[in-house]
Amino acid sequence: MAGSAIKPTPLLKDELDIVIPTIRNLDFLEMWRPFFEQYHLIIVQDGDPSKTIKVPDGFDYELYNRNDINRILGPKASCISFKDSACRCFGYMVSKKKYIYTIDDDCFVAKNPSGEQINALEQHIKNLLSPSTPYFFNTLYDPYREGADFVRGYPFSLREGAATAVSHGLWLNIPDYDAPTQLVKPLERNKRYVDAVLTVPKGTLFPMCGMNLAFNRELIGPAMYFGLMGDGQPIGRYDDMWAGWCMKVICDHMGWGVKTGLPYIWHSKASNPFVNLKKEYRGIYWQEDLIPFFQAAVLPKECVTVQQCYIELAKQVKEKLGKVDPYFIKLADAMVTWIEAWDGLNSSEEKSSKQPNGTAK
Ligand SMILES: O=c1ccn([C@@H]2O[C@H](COP(=O)(O)OP(=O)(O)O[C@H]3O[C@@H](CO)[C@H](O)[C@H]3O)[C@@H](O)[C@H]2O)c(=O)[nH]1
Ligand SMILES: [Mn+2]
Repeated sequence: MAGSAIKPTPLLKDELDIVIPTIRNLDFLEMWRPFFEQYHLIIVQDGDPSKTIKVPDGFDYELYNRNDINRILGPKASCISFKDSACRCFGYMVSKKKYIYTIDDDCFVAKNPSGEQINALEQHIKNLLSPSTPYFFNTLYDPYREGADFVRGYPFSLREGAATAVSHGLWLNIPDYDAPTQLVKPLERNKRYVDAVLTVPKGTLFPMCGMNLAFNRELIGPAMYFGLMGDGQPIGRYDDMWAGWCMKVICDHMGWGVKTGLPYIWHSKASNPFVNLKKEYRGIYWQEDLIPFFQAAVLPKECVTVQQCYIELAKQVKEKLGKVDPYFIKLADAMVTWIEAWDGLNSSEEKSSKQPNGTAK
């Protein structure tokens, strides 16, 4: 009798953590079970810490609520947002793995045009493990993909590519629109599946969405601070945008690549556009000053680590954006606190190969 088929070990099984910010039970994991069950989860429970979050059986996880964050970081916990999905960055900080995948709990497995279920995590891993092409655009998209290559005229000196720091996935069904767009197009659904992965060119910023995102934590982890949002803050739903702008300036400086495109997830829940408008509206006009700031940001060559780049960026934020609004002075200070907290938990002598035992903390 044929032996039972041996399941292949999932890619990066012991080198990747899945970080989920949540205020709800995690039933959505049932749909992801075939793709996620072999990976370790880091659940960041936002909101009321006395609430119990139900995690389906069979998953290996550690769960942190606000009491845990305060206990672990002490006063430095002030840099971790409360009552906003930005809290997820705490999961990046406590992880000990080389890679991170973060996903929202209203994101489900999507199907490709052939009707096959998409293993979004596997595609992100492929994106992260293959080089990027930030210096010269390949018109046949990802040249490292099966069945594609560099096109004629692509310099051979650039074909080795750059290390990939971030893989930014997309969404079918509810697209990540801002509130004004949601308000004018309440019924719009994204039905377009584009079978492509692109490198965001060097010197180009983009709006990074946090709901289906993977990154090389060892490369760019310290820059993936999801900015101060939610409770007590004048702005919301710009946490991932802030991280994306800081991250891209640093990746450009360090010579790393950022990809966007596949994989798709199925985003099921449209959050309330009126609530979103209240959270976003300051960001909608502030960003007209923020984008030129990041586009013009220059990091000195003496900045050779991500931490040094990030501290330098925080200094420039304080100097140049503090005049836009005092919030950016607070945010710049929080950026420094984030690095201090990150280094406190991840300094080399503390780095251990021991993995969490999967029980809730
Ligand atoms: O106070 C909160 C609210 C939510 N969460 C968790 O964060 C994610 C996203 O929440 P939700 O899906 O309700 O929000 P959206 O408006 O659809 O997504 C926006 O949030 C950005 C971050 O993902 C995304 O880029 C935007 O489109 C869920 O897991 C909630 O459980 C929270 O932790 N705290
Ligand atoms: Mn959502």
